[in-house]
Amino acid sequence: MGRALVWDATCVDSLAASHLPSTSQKAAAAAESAQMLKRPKMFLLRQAVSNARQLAPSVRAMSSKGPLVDLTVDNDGVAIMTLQRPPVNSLNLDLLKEISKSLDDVAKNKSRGMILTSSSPTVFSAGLDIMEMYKPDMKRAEEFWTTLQDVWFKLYGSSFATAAAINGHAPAGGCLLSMSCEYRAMVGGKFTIGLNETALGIVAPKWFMDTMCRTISMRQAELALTTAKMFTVDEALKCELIDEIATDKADAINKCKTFLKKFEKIPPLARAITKLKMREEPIKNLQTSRQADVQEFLSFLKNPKVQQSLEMYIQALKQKAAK
Ligand SMILES: CCCC/C=C\CC(=O)SCCNC(=O)CCNC(=O)[C@H](O)C(C)(C)COP(=O)(O)OP(=O)(O)OC[C@H]1O[C@@H](n2cnc3c(N)ncnc32)[C@H](O)[C@@H]1OP(=O)(O)O
Repeated sequence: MGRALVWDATCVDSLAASHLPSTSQKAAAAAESAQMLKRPKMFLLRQAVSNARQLAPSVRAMSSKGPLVDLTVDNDGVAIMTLQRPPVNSLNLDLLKEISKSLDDVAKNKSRGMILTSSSPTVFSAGLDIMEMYKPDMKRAEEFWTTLQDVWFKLYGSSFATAAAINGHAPAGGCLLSMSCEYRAMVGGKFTIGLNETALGIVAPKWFMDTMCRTISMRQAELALTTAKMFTVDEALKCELIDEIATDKADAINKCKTFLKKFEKIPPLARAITKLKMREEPIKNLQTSRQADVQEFLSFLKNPKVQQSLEMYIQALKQKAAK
């Protein structure tokens, strides 16, 4: 007897009234949306397979371990994803690709949850690598932005539970990564966190703004975005940009683990579907405007005023670093 080759297939009617607005804008939008809805089910199936295998608990490296991202699973089955691109974990195309792949690995490896952190003692992530935006090769810039979108879809819309152990500064893209997780514990001290794009003469895309508006109040977000506010750790706690202050990185990771433990008694499918329904709107918005968002980014980069602002910002950073 042969074995079934197709065991769970979904056919979407891309001309259905509910799909027409998205499919008329973007090819395969209906399929993408169906895939999104199917993730929780797959997540549960993977977990069942994982339990059946009864993997011996041990600290182990996953296959995707690479130089820019370290991915391990601890004894509790929690994946720890560590960004390690010195000096400041700025998100260039290579790092984004590795994060994207590592997120796929976490999903495949049925971990209980994932904690995002950094190998630097002072910087969680300096945000997007400005050199990817300054006088860029447009083809690479397009791939860069598409990969950033992918990372956000995978992190913000993950079926697995996520938390960020923010062990240093988290400006702009660094803040976005942490806000895309479900919980944030930040190490106290002189670190800052926030979306400071306007200070660079650039505008945070709508999905960055949406992510912030779903983390802190709309009022606080508008003030923070327009003034390029970088929150101190105490200020971030007060407006709930972070959930807890930690004494050091180990404490931040422990606090994230305590958060993830809350889900031990919650049926995983119910948790995952609830999360995805809560996050559905901004995800759908970017899915339907994905191409336009790429084009907007590219036209920003072509704007001489933006390039001038970036040049001045790079010079200021270099002067500060040289001191
Ligand atoms: C339409 C476009 C939308 C774009 C959306 C998002 C935009 C972004 O994410 S833009 C990135 C915004 N990020 C920042 O503004 C952070 C800038 N960096 C800092 O403030 C500090 O570096 C930081 C507080 C993170 C760490 O401070 P230090 O530990 O003191 O390090 P240095 O400042 O000395 O930096 C060391 C080294 O790294 C270079 N650097 C820093 N940040 C970036 C970056 N984002 N991209 C590229 N390179 C960066 C810095 O210039 C130094 O380089 P060298 O002089 O060559 O050593």
